[in-house]
Parts: sequence; C-alpha cells; structure tokens
Amino acid sequence: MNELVHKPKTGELDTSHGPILYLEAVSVSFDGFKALNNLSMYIDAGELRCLIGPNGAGKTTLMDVITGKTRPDSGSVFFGQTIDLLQMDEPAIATAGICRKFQKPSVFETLTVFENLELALATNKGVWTTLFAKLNGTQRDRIEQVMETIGLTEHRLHLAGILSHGQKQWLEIGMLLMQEPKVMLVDEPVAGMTHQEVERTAQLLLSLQGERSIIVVEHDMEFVRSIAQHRVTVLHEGSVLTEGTMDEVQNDPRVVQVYLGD
Ligand SMILES: Nc1ncnc2c1ncn2[C@@H]1O[C@H](COP(=O)(O)OP(=O)(O)OP(=O)(O)O)[C@@H](O)[C@H]1O
Repeated sequence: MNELVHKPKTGELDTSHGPILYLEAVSVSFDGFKALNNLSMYIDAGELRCLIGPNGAGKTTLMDVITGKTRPDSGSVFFGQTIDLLQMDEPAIATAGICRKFQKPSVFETLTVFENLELALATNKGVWTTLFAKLNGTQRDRIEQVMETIGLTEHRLHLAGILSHGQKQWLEIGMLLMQEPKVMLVDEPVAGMTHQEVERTAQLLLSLQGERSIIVVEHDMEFVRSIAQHRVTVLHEGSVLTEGTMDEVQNDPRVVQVYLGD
C-alpha cells in the first residue's frame, strides 16, 4: 500500500476505522542490515492474521516492534487510531492490551492449572499474596470461563508440570486471556505438538478471534491453512511481499520463489 491512511491524534483506543494496529513505513536496522524495510501493515479489530515468511524475513522483529522490545529507526506504529506505541515502553504496551505468547511455554510448573490462571489475573501483588488472597465471584467466574475455553477444566487441580506440551501451551494462552488482551501475538504455537493438539489449537485460536485480534507467526503451512480464513501476510526481506487468502498467496509465483530459495 503506497498511500498511508492513518491520521493520528492522541486519545483512547479507537478502532472505528477498522484497524486495531497500524504499522506504516517501519524500518529496523541491525548494524546496517535492514531487518524491516519500509514495512506497512494493518490488522483489523477482531481479525486472526497469519504471518508467514522464510527464515530471516523479519517476523520476530515485527513482533518485537509491536510489543516495544525493539524501536524502529523510522515509521509509525499505532494501536487504533490514536495510541502511539512508539511513545510507550514494553510494560505500558502490555497494560494497554497487547500481549505476546512466545514459542516455549512458560507456565509455573509447580502450581495447578487453576493457580496459574489465578496468578495471571491482572495484579501487581506478589505470587503468594495473590494465591492467598480471596477471589471474588467475578474473578472466579473468569477463571472458570477461561479454563473452559482452553479445554482444561478437568485438569484444574493438576500441576502444570504434568500437563502435555500442548496443554501447557493452551494454559499459557489462558494466562494471557485472563488479562483480556485486545491483541494477542502468538509465536509458532504448534511447534512440537501432536496432530491432535495441532487441531485443538486451531479450534482454540479460531474461537478467540472476533473478540480480540490475533497475529499468528507459524511455519507449519497445514496449520496456517486450517486457521487462515481471511488474509495471510507473507514477509520477505523485511517487507510485505504479498497479502491475500491462503490460496492466493500459495499460488503467487513470488511466494513460491522465496520459499524455494529458502
Ligand atoms: N538483534 C539482532 N542483531 C542483529 N541482527 C538481527 C537481530 N535480530 C534479528 N536480526 C536479523 O534480522 C533478520 C530478521 O530476523 P527475524 O528474527 O525477525 O526473522 P524471522 O522472520 O523471525 O526468522 P525465523 O523464521 O527464522 O524466526 C535476520 O537476518 C536476523 O539475523
């Protein structure tokens, strides 16, 4: 897209024009190497977007820019119409409602499923204070609802350490959901999962779209096909190579070329 459509002004999260994330002309260099090169991309409110691209295409750097871990050299990054993410640090961006799930699960293995979700309640109290504090009805309902969503209700009293790899990943997604994010960035969620777990993860992510936006970075094309109902973005050499439905991008000769050249 050549014409930049975003007209920023300061204020609350405003998605009235459709997008919840605006990345415009973003460039990031590492020692002169452009990891992101004049990249523009828009994510709609409620959209589930898959981000694919060969190794080194810039997918991780893009996630790092959105979450405030990496500062671009140039460009703009807005959350809704008005919130300038480049003026915010990582904790402020997380508090504003953009959260990230890294590839490896990082649950508390010696705590139960329920306790892990309890800890993830937005709180700045310490671990023990949180666990011993009495939950109110709303918080309890929220935990129950999230356990149901991630399919771990019957494992509520099991220690996270004994869960399967897939269940740990779902629990961590549940921990993010406890914070009621507006945007979730999910990095290679199905790596190392069984076929059944991959299918369950697809259903889970599909069930989460709408209420929130989700960006999934994934190399497993079968999985991407199973969740890509709208647009897939293909990154290559730090820029958007193309966007479209899974069929459109898979039949694009430029996409075939960059993957074959990988
Ligand atoms: N901190 C850094 N210092 C130097 N170069 C970096 C740094 N981070 C990333 N790069 C380089 O920037 C390019 C883009 O990397 P990035 O990790 O964003 O790609 P990716 O699409 O996530 O790749 P993969 O699919 O392999 O994870 C790569 O060439 C990488 O080597």
